[in-house]
Amino acid sequence: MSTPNSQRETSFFKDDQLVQSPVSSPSLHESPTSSPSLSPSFQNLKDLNGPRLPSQLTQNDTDSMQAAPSRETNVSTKKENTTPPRPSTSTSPNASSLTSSDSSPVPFQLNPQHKPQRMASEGYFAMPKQVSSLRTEYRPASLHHVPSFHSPGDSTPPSPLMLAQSMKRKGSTMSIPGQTSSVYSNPNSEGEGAGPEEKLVIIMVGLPARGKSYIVNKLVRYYNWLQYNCKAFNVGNHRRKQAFHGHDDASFFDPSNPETSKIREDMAMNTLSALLDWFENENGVVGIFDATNSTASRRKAIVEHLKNVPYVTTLFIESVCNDEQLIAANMRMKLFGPDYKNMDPEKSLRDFQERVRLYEQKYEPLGKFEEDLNLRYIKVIDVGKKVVAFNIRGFLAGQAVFFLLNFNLSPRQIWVTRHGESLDNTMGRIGGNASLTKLGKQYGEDLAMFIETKRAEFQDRLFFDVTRESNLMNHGNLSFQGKTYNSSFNNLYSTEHAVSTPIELDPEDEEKIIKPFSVWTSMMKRSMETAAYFDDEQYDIKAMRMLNEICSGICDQHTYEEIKNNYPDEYEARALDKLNYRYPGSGGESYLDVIYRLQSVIVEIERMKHHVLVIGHRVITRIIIAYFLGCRREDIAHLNVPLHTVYCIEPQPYGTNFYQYNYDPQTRTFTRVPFHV
Ligand SMILES: Nc1ncnc2c1ncn2[C@@H]1O[C@H](COP(=O)(O)OP(=O)(O)OP(=O)(O)O)[C@@H](O)[C@H]1O
Ligand SMILES: O=P(O)(O)OC[C@H]1O[C@](O)(CO)[C@@H](O)[C@@H]1O
Repeated sequence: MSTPNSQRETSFFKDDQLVQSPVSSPSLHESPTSSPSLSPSFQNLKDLNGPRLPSQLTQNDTDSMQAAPSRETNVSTKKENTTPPRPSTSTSPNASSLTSSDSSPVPFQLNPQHKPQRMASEGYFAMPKQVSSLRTEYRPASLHHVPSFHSPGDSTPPSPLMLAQSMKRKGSTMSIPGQTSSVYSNPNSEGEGAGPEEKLVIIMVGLPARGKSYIVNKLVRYYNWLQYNCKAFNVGNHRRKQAFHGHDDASFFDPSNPETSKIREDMAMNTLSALLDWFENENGVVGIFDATNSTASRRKAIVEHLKNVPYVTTLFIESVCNDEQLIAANMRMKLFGPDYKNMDPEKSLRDFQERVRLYEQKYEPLGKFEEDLNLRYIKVIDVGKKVVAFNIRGFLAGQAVFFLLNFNLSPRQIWVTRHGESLDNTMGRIGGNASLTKLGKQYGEDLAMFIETKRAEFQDRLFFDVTRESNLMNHGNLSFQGKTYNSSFNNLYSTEHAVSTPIELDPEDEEKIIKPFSVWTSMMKRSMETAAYFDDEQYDIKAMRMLNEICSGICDQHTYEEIKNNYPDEYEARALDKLNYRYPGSGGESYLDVIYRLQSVIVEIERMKHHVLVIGHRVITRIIIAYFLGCRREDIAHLNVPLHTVYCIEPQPYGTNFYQYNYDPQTRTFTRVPFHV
């Protein structure tokens, strides 16, 4: 193993060259423990001893909290007679705990004397009932969170007139990550006097099998991770629920059939209405209308349907694919989808090809119609090899462009782990910049060997995936990069001594198999020391400040017990809303602050086509895994991510595979365990 590398903060991004993504054919080797298409519920992962959230409080607790004023304004609410929820205790060995040592779960208790104080320095925001007076920056997710601009202590709600007047007075500012001032900043504002936070309707456009739903699923995950309430409304799902004879074959999509065309138009508009209802009833912020929307007349009807809806802006996203090989691969994927499940594959493929042909007859790409109406749109061509953006305005629409410039389909592995055990971990102290213990160093050394092994295994899988279609179907052994493979593909083995035929691959195929491997650490000793055992000839090792652990401000280097005793208000305030709670003191952060600090890391991981290992911290690991899991907001800060555990994330054409490996310091081995999806 190499000697520890000298680490220095490096510039994070290389020049972003948009390159065509290689064709990805699903790798059907190692079966994941998770359903690749479903974001896991991860109830098992939840921090069972963690802070009790409002949603976890018992009726009795909630009743006692009802004692607070009926409508939370922005003044501190003395929790009169609040009987704190009973500490949750758990004997489950897997239950994570609030101690940082992760060795012995400590039941979490709210301090009964706590009376959270409103912090003068923070903005005043209407808050959900239980967290009304937390020290926090709260970013309303929808119109329903309105600012209250009257003096502290005034518990009467603002009148509509007051509200309207106060809004006129307030200039609109971009709702940018980590913003701490404006409540109703309008993410799509284009100047003074904009209304309250606007909503964005994203309308997908594209022929079947162009990746629309794939893009939609990634955008939904990305916006929700950024804490913008986002949901997809797929017309195909709506249709399948109403399929008259269980299945709609290609004729249903014939544009020359007036009856089925009417049915399809009605279904599309009904789905769009469901999206608007969601805006209204569930505080939606970004609604994605997922359909082919393949004609200007359809898109005109959509614009008409939306034009009288207040505060709604639109963004069309078209996925165009000229790569015949990718289209053919996509069509093959469709045979596993809901339209053709358990049906004859050959017949299904022909039917789907006929459906595409019927759509192609009338297909009108985004262009003059939308530009004449000044409608915002993005064209994604060949998975981002080329992107055309027209009249993009507003923060939320800009986020879509930023994301769509940076995703790809290339099979690779994303590894995430915390640093090895540090001296502070052994003492239960948070934050700090301690070095590793002997055990922590051992973990780092063994981690390097484990990743090396998994890297080689994945390369073997890629070799078979990439060469499966080529001339390798002859019988005999093959040698590639010094390894010999059994070309029968029925099992994955390589032997140094078998007689083999050297195989030469073209550079494009070779690039798909031999992938670089990045190792990213924070600038904290415990993280960089864990990476010290990776060979910097074989791994691109980078240290970056944005991966630093959450800053706990005045609580830095404290144990949770000391925080509970020295800062009981803070302790309870954080327990009630770890996501939004920001530690007081210089540099103090909330989970939300760290989410926005990690935004560019997430987008870079999405952009990369090669492997990466992030050696982070507890909060960093939670937030990265939460992104790929598509976690619910209230769960992000409670994922159970103990020390000496490695997570592997493999993006798939439909969904994501997750693997988990636990380290055994006695045997110095890593064992794959169920990811608890
Ligand atoms: N930008 C893209 N261009 C082409 N193919 C893509 C793109 N993004 C993802 N894909 C691939 O397209 C395949 C099919 O994607 P998806 O099901 O989302 O198509 P679709 O356009 O929604 O089809 P349909 O309209 O029939 O629902 C996915 O398996 C994915 O690997
Ligand atoms: O958000 P939680 O559950 O307090 O965990 C974050 C803490 O975990 C640690 O990384 C390990 O103790 C601390 O440095 C950090 O403050």
